[in-house]
Amino acid sequence: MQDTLRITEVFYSLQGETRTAGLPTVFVRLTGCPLRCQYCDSAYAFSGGTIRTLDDILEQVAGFRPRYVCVTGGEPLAQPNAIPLLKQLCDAGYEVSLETSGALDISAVDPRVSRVVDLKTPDSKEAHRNRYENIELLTANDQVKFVICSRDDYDWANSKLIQYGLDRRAGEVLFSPSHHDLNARDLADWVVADNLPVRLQLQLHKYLWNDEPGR
Ligand SMILES: C[S@@+](CC[C@H](N)C(=O)[O-])C[C@H]1O[C@@H](n2cnc3c(N)ncnc32)[C@H](O)[C@@H]1O
Ligand SMILES: Nc1nc2[nH]cc(C(=O)O)c2c(=O)[nH]1
Ligand code: SF4
Ligand SMILES: [Mg+2]
Repeated sequence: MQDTLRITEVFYSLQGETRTAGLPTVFVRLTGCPLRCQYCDSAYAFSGGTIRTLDDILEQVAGFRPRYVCVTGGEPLAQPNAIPLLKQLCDAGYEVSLETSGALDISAVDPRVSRVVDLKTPDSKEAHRNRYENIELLTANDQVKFVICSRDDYDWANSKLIQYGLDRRAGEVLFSPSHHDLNARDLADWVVADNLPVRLQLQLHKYLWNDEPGR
């Protein structure tokens, strides 16, 4: 029996988020997530999907001849075979990122992968799932992200930034407005007013293609 993963979609687009925003990237979206963030824009990946072998996924990725590959979901780390997939993508020579909720242990992820770890805010309704042990594992190759829904979420994110010195632990600290919940301009104004060492992140793909799956 070959190693398999349940996959919602594999597509080639411009990376809409994180430090590689704007760069052509292959996305591998794994099916299923143990969380239910209030704002989730990828709920279509909670169920369904297709069981595929790692070899089959790697072959499809190679067909796009990408430099960047992003493994997302759903929650990738909820499937044990996400770990070998990430390693094999690195071995194939791609620059690999992983989007993860921050609720699961990130320690087994290949160190060549840039781990994009969300800290779920109170307004996500999943903040109780945050696995704070992950913070000690972060390196300059990793990114920490807060999806912010309100001024209260912003103040909470700012307090975590200070409490854990996140800007010194991770290569990037990203503050992203929750699409539909918070005006990007308000968040931009708060970041400037408070002189925070964080990068405002807008979801480029939503400006370009609205909320279409597969873009
Ligand atoms: C759909 S999740 C999949 C990966 C993983 N489950 C996670 O939460 O990081 C990918 C990224 O999209 C973000 N996201 C989801 N819905 C969003 C929204 N409405 N506005 C902004 N970012 C959102 C998540 O916080 C996460 O950083
Ligand atoms: N273009 C594009 N960039 C993305 N970056 C992260 C995404 C995600 O859904 O995790 C995503 C996505 O769905 N589309
Ligand atoms: S953890 Fe990620 S995929 Fe799961 S509900 Fe939250 S944003 Fe959506
Ligand atoms: Mg998305």
